Amino acid sequence: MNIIETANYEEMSRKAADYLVKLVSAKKDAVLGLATGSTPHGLYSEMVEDHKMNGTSYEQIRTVNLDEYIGLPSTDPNSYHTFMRKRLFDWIDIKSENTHIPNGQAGSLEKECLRYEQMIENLGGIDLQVLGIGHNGHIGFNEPGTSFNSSTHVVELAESTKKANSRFFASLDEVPTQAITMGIKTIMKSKEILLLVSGSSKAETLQKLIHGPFTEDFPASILQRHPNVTIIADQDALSLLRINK
Ligand SMILES: N[C@@H]1[C@@H](O)[C@H](O)[C@@H](COP(=O)(O)O)O[C@@H]1O
Repeated sequence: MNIIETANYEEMSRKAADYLVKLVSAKKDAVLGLATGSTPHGLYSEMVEDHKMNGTSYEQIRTVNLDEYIGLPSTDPNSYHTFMRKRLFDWIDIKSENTHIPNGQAGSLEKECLRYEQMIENLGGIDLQVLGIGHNGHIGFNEPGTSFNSSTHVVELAESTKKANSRFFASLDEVPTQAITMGIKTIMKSKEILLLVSGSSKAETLQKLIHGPFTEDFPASILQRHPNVTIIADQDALSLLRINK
């Protein structure tokens, strides 16, 4: 794993944006795997800023998102569809037909999972997958105990995840209990992974990811086995690790 330490959240976001912009400029039709949560907010703002200032084009870029809540209409302010539009897609020249997010309102969720997995394959796979991480080591919405062999599937959200994400909703009761997420195997098929981690509350999680046991009880430990992972993390997140600068 390649670890890049930054002074703070802002620098992490800038470095991550530089990373993505470099890829997008080199491969005009790249397939980007995108993430939600608070961690990539700064990354998306920086990409929008770069698009405005430097004209980086996303005209032929395709995107696939990790996950979506089940039961929220795509127009709901808390859906990941809305998140992506508001934070990124509305501000760059990407074509909406090239952006893909699981449909959490599909009539048959089982068929939707199969469709999503096949769609990623039809695009030729993911060139670079951006990831955040949950405190319990979840990636996408793959909670502890998820099979490392999983493809896109429906999950029951862990109580701790619902609590953590309730900050975006009016109350805990409004947080959906289920989601569709790319599986661990789906994520691992990405040619490259860029993991962003910020803040002291994630220090223990990051320490476990790097030095902890390889176990389905800690989904992110799978990244120890991916051949091309870059972690951009701030000092606070790296505070329990000693790395050579
Ligand atoms: N499904 C998302 C994950 O993709 C994200 O990594 C995680 C951490 O979120 P945050 O970045 O807000 O800490 O939250 C959600 O559960």
